[in-house]
Amino acid sequence: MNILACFGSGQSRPSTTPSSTRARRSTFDPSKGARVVRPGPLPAAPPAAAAPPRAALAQKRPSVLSSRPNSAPSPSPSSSTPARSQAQAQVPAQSGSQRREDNSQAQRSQYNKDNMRRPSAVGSGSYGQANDPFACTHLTELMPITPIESTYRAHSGGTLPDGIEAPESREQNMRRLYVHDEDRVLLKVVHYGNPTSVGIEFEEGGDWQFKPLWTQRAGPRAQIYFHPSAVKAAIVTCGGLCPGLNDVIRQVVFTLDVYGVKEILGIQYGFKGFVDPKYPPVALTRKLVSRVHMAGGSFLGVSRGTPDLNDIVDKLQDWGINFFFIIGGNGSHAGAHEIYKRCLERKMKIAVVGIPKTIDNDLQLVDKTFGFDTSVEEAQRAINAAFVEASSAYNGVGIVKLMGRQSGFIAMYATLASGQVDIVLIPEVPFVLEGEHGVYNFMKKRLDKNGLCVVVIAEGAGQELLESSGGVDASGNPILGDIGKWFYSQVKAYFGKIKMSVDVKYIDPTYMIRARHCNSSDHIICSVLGQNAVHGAFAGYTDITIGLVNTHYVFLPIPKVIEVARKVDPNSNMWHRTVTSTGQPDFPMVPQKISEKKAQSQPSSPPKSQPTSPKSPVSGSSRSQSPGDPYLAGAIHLI
Ligand SMILES: Nc1ncnc2c1ncn2[C@@H]1O[C@H](COP(=O)(O)OP(=O)(O)O)[C@@H](O)[C@H]1O
Ligand SMILES: O=P(O)(O)OC[C@H]1O[C@](O)(COP(=O)(O)O)[C@@H](O)[C@@H]1O
Repeated sequence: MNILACFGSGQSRPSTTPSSTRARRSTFDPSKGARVVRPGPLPAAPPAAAAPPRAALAQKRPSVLSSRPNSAPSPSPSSSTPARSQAQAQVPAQSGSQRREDNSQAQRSQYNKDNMRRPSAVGSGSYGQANDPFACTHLTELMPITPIESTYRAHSGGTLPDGIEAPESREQNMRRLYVHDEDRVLLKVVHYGNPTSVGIEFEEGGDWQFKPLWTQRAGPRAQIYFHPSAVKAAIVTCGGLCPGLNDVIRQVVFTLDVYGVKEILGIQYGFKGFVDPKYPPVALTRKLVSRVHMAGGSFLGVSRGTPDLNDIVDKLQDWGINFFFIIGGNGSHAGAHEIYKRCLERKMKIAVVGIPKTIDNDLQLVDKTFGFDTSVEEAQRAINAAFVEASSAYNGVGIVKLMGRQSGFIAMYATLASGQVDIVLIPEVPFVLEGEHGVYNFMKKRLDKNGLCVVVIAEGAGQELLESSGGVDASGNPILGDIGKWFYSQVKAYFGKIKMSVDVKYIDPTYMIRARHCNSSDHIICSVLGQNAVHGAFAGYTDITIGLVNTHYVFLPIPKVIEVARKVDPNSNMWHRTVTSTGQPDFPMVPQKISEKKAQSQPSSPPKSQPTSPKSPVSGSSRSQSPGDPYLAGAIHLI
C-alpha cells in the first residue's frame, strides 16, 4: 500500500525504522527506566525497592489510596489553610521556578484534601476493595520505577522558561489539569427497584442488589512513569475497518508530541506489519498525521490473521518499543493481553494500551465504541433509499442488510434512528418466517395496510436458516452465509407463492458504512480516546484499554472487556424501544398458546435468589433467557 495515497502528492515519504534501532535489543534495566529530571517538587514516591510484586497486590489490595506509588500523601488533619495562603506560607526565599513547583505541590495536596471522597462517601462496592475487578495493572506492581513530574502541559503547550514566574491563576489551572489516580467513575448507574425491572442483570446466585462498581477515571496524571525522551511508541490498527481509525492515530501522535516523545512508529497492516519485511514500520510525526482524519480507513492499513505472538514480542523488544497502542476489537484486545503477558515474562518495561475499535459496538462495559455513531448514520442513507424505493413502487418491499456478525447493535440503532423500518431482525432474537406469526405474514399485513414494507436484517441474523460453510476467517471469526441475499429471494418466492404482486429491492451497504470518515461526534470520541491512551501509558498503566463509561472516559483492564463479546439484550429497554417504534410483534420460533404453555409446566414462584423473568404483554419482546421459559412473553403477545 502506498502509505501516502490518502495525502495527495505534496508530502514527503515517511522514513522507515533506522537499521540501528532494529539491531538493538533492549532489555529491562530498572536504573534506566524513568529518569528524574526535577527532584523534589512532587509528593515523594515510596522507595522503589518497596514496590510489592503484582501477585501480592492482586491478593491484597487494601485500598487504591495506598496501592499506587503516585498517590498524593494524605493531607494533614490539622491543615485547613486555603490552598493559596498555605502554599505561600510554605515558600521560603527561592528561585521563581522552584517556588512555582512548591506552590503547585502544596496546592495539589490541598486540592486533593478538599476534593477527596473516600469510599464511605460514595457507597461501598468495588472501590478500593481487595477484589476490585476494575483495578488496572500498574507497572510499579511489576517492577520498581520512580515517577517524575508530568511533562504534559495542555494549557501552555510547554513549560515556562526558567526564571519566569507564572501568574497565580495559571498555577491554579495546572492544578486542575491532572486527574487523580483515585478518581473513579461508576460503571452501573441504575439502581433497580425490583427483580422484574427491565434490563436487570443478575449476579451469580441471583443477587440483584445494587453493587457499585467503580472504574478508573482516565486522564493525564501529575506524575508519569516514563521520561518522554526514553519513550519509543508503536501504533497498530487491527481487524476490520471502522470510521475514525485515522483520527485515533492522529491524536495518539499529537498527544505523544505534547508530552515530548520523538520516536513514534506506525506498524503497517495490523499485526502482519511486525512479521512482513515488505512493510516496515513508518516514522510518524505530527506533520505527517495532521490531515489523516479527513479520510476513512486506516492510513497504516489493517489486517486479520494471527502471526505468532512471540514474533511480535521479539520485534517490540528489537525495536525498543515501550509504549504499544493497539487499535482493535475483541480479537485485537485478546492479542494485546497475550502480548502484555509475554512482555511481562521477559521483564520488559512496556505499557500495552488498547483503544477499542469495533464497528459492531460489541465490546463489554463501554457506552459505545468510536465509529459506531457514524455507521448508524451512514446506514440511514441505505434505509432511506430502501424506503423511497418501496414507497414509490406498487407493493414495494425494501430490504437492507447491515453489518453485525454476532450482534445487532447497528441494525437496532439504525432502525430506531430512521423511523422508516417495519421489521428489524437481529442475531440475538430468533424468528420464524413462515406461518401466522412469522415474518412474511407480518410483511403482508404491512403491505396491505401501508402499501410498503421496509425490513432491516443484520448479517448475523437467522444463520440457522442457512447452509453455512462452517469455515472461519484468518482471525478465527465465523464465515457467515449471506442472509440478505437469501432473504431477498425467499421473500420473492413467498409472495409469488401467495400470488401477491410485490416489487422487492435489496440494498447491501455493508462496506459503505464503515469505509467513510467519521462524523463530528465520533471525531470527538476518537480524539479523547487517543489522548487518554497516551495518558494511560505515561501514568504507568499496562494491559488496559480506554472506554467511554456513562459519558466519562475510563481506563479498563483488558481482561474485563474481552471476557465475552457484548450482544443486544432482548430484555433491554433499547430493544423494547426499537420494536415499539417498528410495531413488529415477536416472531417466535415455537409459537405456543399460553394455555398449552401452562399445561406443560406449572409455574411456581421463582426459586429464591433466581431472576424472575420480566414479562411485557405490551411489546411482547421481553424474552426470558432462562432455558425453561424461552418465549413465554411472546406467547402472551400472540393471544
Ligand atoms: N484470541 C486471540 N488471541 C490473540 N490474538 C488474536 C486473537 N483473536 C484475534 N487476534 C488477533 O487480533 C487481530 C484482529 O482480530 P480480528 O478478530 O480480525 O478483529 P477485531 O480485533 O476487530 O476483533 C488478528 O490479526 C489476530 O492476529
Ligand atoms: O469482510 P471483513 O473485512 O472481514 O469484515 C466484515 C466483518 O467485520 C465486522 O464489521 C466486525 O469487525 P470489527 O469488530 O473488527 O469491527 C462484522 O460486522 C463483519 O462481519
